[in-house]
Amino acid sequence: MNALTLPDIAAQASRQALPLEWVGMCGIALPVVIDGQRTAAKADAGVSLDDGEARGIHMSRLYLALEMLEQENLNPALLHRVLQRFLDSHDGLAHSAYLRLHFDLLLKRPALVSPLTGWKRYPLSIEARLKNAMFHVELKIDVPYSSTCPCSAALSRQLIQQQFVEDFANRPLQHADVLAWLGSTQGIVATPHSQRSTAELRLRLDDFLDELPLIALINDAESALGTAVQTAVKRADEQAFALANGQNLMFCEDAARRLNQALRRSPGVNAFHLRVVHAESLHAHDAVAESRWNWEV
Ligand SMILES: Nc1nc2c(ncn2[C@@H]2O[C@H](COP(=O)(O)OP(=O)(O)OP(=O)(O)O)[C@@H](O)[C@H]2O)c(=O)[nH]1
Repeated sequence: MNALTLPDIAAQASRQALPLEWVGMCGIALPVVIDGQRTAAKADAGVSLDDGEARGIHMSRLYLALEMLEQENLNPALLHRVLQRFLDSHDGLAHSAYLRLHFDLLLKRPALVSPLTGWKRYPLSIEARLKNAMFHVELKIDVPYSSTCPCSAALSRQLIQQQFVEDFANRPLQHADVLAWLGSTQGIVATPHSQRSTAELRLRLDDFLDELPLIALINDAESALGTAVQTAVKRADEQAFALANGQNLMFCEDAARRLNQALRRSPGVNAFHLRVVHAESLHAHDAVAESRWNWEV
């Protein structure tokens, strides 16, 4: 049997003539190149099936077009070319092409004080679409950070004051005694709760960017939030982290507002929808805030 005799079901007429919005493959294993580094990604590749009479699309043509992503640094022009190939290979069948790439971006991060460094993982998806000759790219990046509850900090300070009044009642204040008390567990009778938190950023990019500003956007978000989670940590780093958190108390509303302000200024961002999730240690549920800018659904 040769290829000419193989049955081609996709080329048959559909029994039920109906166009479909998205047809393709999800979860394709694929190496992509980010800043010169090969990174394991998963791809979802699809097109619209606008010809309602056609039975199916040609999955292999989408799959083979993805090879273009293996060698070249991932950038908007490359994504555009891949999507154009999806459409060219489905001439008369499809008018819209879609590609989603999911991968973890690993960035090497320095410790706060010591000379150590370590890797930090940022889950990332890039969604590109080509529709009516219009090309759009959207990023979804999860940025982990630490947040300390300002209310809990105030309540703790009040308890520390009460303990001070109790322990030093009817006693002349001696500098050495106060210093020793401050260094004791009595001195910090209560601690505020803090939590590992996540900023889930969905960002629509300018259509004519040369590069995907992945690292710049993560850095912008982390500096707006102030207390990024750490990698390698010695005690000196942990102490600096405790100080940074004490000086950076925030509710989820504060985090969302700060990110909103920072991302509006980030080059290349046209619109965003952000969601911050504070995985509270106070409760078994999360505190969540969302904010949008220029975001039309
Ligand atoms: N359209 C479609 N194809 C599927 C599906 N599941 C598996 N396939 C298979 O995907 C394979 C590749 O399809 P095509 O790209 O049309 O393969 P082909 O006809 O050899 O390639 P061309 O000559 O380029 O059209 C076929 O063997 C299909 O049967 C499905 O749900 N829909």
